[in-house]
Order: sequence, then C-alpha cells, then structure tokens
Amino acid sequence: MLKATAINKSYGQLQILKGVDIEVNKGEIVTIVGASGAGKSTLLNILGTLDRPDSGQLFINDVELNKLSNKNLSSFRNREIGFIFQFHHLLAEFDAIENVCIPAYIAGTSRHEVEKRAAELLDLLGLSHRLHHKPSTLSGGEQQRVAVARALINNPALIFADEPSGNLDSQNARELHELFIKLRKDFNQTFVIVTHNEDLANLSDRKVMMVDGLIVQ
Ligand SMILES: Nc1ncnc2c1ncn2[C@@H]1O[C@H](COP(=O)(O)OP(=O)(O)OP(=O)(O)O)[C@@H](O)[C@H]1O
Repeated sequence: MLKATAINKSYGQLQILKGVDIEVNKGEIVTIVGASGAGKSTLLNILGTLDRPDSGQLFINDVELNKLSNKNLSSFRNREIGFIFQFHHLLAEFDAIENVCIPAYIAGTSRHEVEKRAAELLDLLGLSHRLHHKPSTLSGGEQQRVAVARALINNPALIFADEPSGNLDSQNARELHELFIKLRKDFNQTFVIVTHNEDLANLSDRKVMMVDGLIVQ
C-alpha cells in the first residue's frame, strides 16, 4: 500500500531524515514512536505528501508520488489520503457537518451525496445530535470526532494521524483509539499514526521506533 525508500530531508544545514525506509500494508495500523525531535512529524508529512523529500522514493498504491506535478499530487492527496491532527483545524465559521463536507465538495462529489455521507459518518461517530453545532460549542472529544469524520469523507484508503489523541483526556483518547480499530475492521482502512500515547502504540499492529532521523525497528 505504501512504500518509502531512502527518504532524506534537511532544513538548512540540519539533516532531519537520514535515509528512512518504511513499508505499510493495506489494512495495517502502524504507529511511529520516538523521542521529541526524532523526525516523526517530518516523516509523516512526507509520507502524507504534504511535504516533499529532498531525495528518496515514495509509492502509494504503486503510484510514484515524486513524479506527480503539484496539481496532480493535490488531487491524489484529496482522493486517497485523510489527515487527523492533534489540533484539528476545524473551520470556526462552519458547523460540524459543513466542516466534514468541505473535502468532498473540493473533490467534486455531488452535494446531495456528500451531505448524506457526512450525516452517516457523524452518526457512526455518535454525533448525530451535533450536526449544526459550530466547533466552539463542541467538546474537545467531539471536535476531534468531527475531524475524524472529515478525514473519512472521501473514503481514503490511507489515513495519517499526528498525535490524534494528544489533546484529549484519557476517556476520549481511549474512545478515539477504539474508533480507529473499528474503522479498520469495518472499512479495511490503513493508518499511519505518530503518537506519544503508549496505549495507542500498544493497540497498533506494529510500532516503528524513530531515533535521530532513522527507523531503528
Ligand atoms: N519547517 C522546519 N524548519 C526547520 N526545522 C524544522 C522544521 N520542521 C521541523 N524542524 C526540526 O526538525 C526536527 C524534527 O522535527 P519533528 O517535528 O519531525 O520531530 P518529532 O519527532 O515529530 O517531534 P515531537 O515528538 O516533538 O513532535 C526538530 O529538531 C525540528 O526543530
């Protein structure tokens, strides 16, 4: 599903990624763990095509992403990849269902179809009573579930998450982790998750440890 080889990335003089190799299989939940500053988010952003490596190759579903133009890369990303961040970046002026719908409007899906799917997803996530609430009137856990629904609206094969439970209390974190397991079971989605949360790392199929710009296990 995903294969990256010899990924290098520097910021100025500082080499952050030093030839990272990683493969992720379809339906797998992989967590990337390691000390602060090891390069986890930098790697995730490259694997998720939000940033380009200085050198190295990245394949997702056999598409070689380095070869795509920025325009084709954006369209690939919008169709195939979902993102969940610690700070969910919901748009304050839009309500829950509108936030979920936006990536699908961008993908050109019909309004009727999008709204139906968004309502189904929010229902699945236990938010059917919050469709028309603005983010500021939702709890942290609810906002994060809206962000999860938004990540899923285009039915991406691959979901990247950076500290998805970093901002949640332990109960909400546990619920979010169980949701990832359920989504994988129901839809065979693939997850690559950067986390400092040990419970989440232990729940995953495979933990990948980063030390100083390299994967060590
Ligand atoms: N845009 C940037 N410009 C310059 N340096 C950067 C940039 N982004 C990250 N870095 C540096 O790269 C190193 C790795 O950062 P990264 O965010 O990948 O680490 P991390 O392992 O995810 O850490 P944490 O667990 O604290 O989030 C850090 O030293 C950081 O300061």
